[in-house]
Amino acid sequence: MRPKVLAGNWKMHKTQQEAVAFLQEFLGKLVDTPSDREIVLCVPYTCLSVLSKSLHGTRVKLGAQNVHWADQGAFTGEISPPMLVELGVRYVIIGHSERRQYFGETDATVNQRLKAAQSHGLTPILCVGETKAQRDAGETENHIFQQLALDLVDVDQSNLVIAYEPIWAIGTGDTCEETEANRVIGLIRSKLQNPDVPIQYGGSVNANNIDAIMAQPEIDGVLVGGASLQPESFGRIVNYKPL
Ligand SMILES: O=C[C@H](O)COP(=O)(O)O
Repeated sequence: MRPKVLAGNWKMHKTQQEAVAFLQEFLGKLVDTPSDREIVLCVPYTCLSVLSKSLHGTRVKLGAQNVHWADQGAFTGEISPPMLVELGVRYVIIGHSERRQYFGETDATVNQRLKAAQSHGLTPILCVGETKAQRDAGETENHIFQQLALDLVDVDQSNLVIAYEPIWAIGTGDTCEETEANRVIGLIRSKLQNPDVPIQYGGSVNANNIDAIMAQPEIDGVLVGGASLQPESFGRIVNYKPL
């Protein structure tokens, strides 16, 4: 049985004070959450230290939103794997489409980041997905297969989560039909050496569509942006009800 991984990606939202206030309310919503679910909060670097302390002794795992491949060095603005490990970080998002689109991440640097994260015991959440133009041109499968082929070179598939995030569904309210997300995720799985890699769906997941998404057999969890910012909506997401 593949684990269910429900991760929030706060992107560039929340000060430390706001993060602590979120957590106080959110933890209260986990009292009856089934134990088969892994709950992760991927927060801004500036919130890691305070949340590391606040999450101690809870079931919520701490995640970051990117990591450099070197342990240290002259890389202004970057954060290394040992820096994350020291703060109790367990997961790290790598290759999010916003990093690829706005900050020049390539499949080659994504691959380097994945291997470095794993070599320090971090579990990467690798994001892949197509643009609207690629989907309209019938290029979805080829694009994703190419991302996987380049990103996963020499990557350990026993310590990996993949998130299928169609770019046109991110932050738009235009959620990918759950059966279509299930289809693409099945295709992603067919390209993996390890069929037990948990594969998430991401893109306008919310409290209203989570039950239908999680009812799909290939979908092992979700990567949630906007709806992870409020304790109420993210609480409902982690407490999804299997249909
Ligand atoms: O990492 C999360 C995704 O980019 C989805 O964001 P969203 O839930 O706001 O659409």
